[in-house]
Amino acid sequence: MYKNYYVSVVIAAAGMSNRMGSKINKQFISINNKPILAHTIERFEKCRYIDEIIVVAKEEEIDYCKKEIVKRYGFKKVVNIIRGGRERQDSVYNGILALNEKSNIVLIHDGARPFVKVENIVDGIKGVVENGACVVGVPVKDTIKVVGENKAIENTPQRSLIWAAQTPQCFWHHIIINGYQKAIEDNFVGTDDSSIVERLGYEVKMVMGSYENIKITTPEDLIVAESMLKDKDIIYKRREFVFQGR
Ligand SMILES: Nc1ccn([C@@H]2O[C@H](COP(=O)(O)OP(=O)(O)OP(=O)(O)O)[C@@H](O)[C@H]2O)c(=O)n1
Ligand SMILES: C[C@](O)(CO)[C@H](O)COP(=O)(O)O
Repeated sequence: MYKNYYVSVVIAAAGMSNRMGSKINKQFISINNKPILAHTIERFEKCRYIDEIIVVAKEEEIDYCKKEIVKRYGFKKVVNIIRGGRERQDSVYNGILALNEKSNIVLIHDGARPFVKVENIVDGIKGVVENGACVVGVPVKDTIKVVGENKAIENTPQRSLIWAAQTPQCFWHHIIINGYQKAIEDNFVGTDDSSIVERLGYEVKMVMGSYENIKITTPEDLIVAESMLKDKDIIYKRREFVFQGR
């Protein structure tokens, strides 16, 4: 269906893991006996529309990634492992610069999100073809507060309008290149890729993702991750009872 497009994925895995507080990069921690980054890459390898995967890693971890992740698990679509930068945004940009010249759809994904579903990846590609840019995400379940100085609540946005942005975040190649180049010119730093193109006036659509697609950030996320893998069948069997939307 999307075979006429060349679809690239940039997997950002060059962060510091400060909130995890682990001695090793959190992406190399094993869940169910496999490193988080290997789980993540596997999801994209399985998607038949993905043509290439660029992994972005810390310079000193590139060799480890090559041997212990890509070679060990036999990933065929990982064509390059690129050095990351100070901020997530710098790492992603390095990855984008290394894409194949044929690339026309670019998916950007966190190495620390190992539970992305292949159907969400396909929906992301579809979102680009139909709209040019999209973000996979979910409606928030909690009420969100905007908090100012002295922890005073300033306002309570209407919950039905608030979604949590996940990854992949997906774009036509020229849109994301334009966004990143303009961000550098303007010294703009965003916490996700979408904000980098939203500010240029591009419409970015939200695409329904999955509550399982967590970002492994703090130690308790590892417990959730382990139990999701262990009890996968139970979760899937119970899916018909799970409240997915609002
Ligand atoms: N300079 C950076 C910072 C982050 N990331 C990646 O972006 C993803 C999302 O970032 P986050 O979960 O915040 O990871 P860290 O930056 O490592 O976490 P922390 O802020 O706790 O240090 C992660 O897969 C991370 O490795 C990256 O490639 N390069
Ligand atoms: C891109 C992202 O995962 C969307 O939720 C998130 O913004 C990454 O942010 P972090 O500050 O690097 O955790």
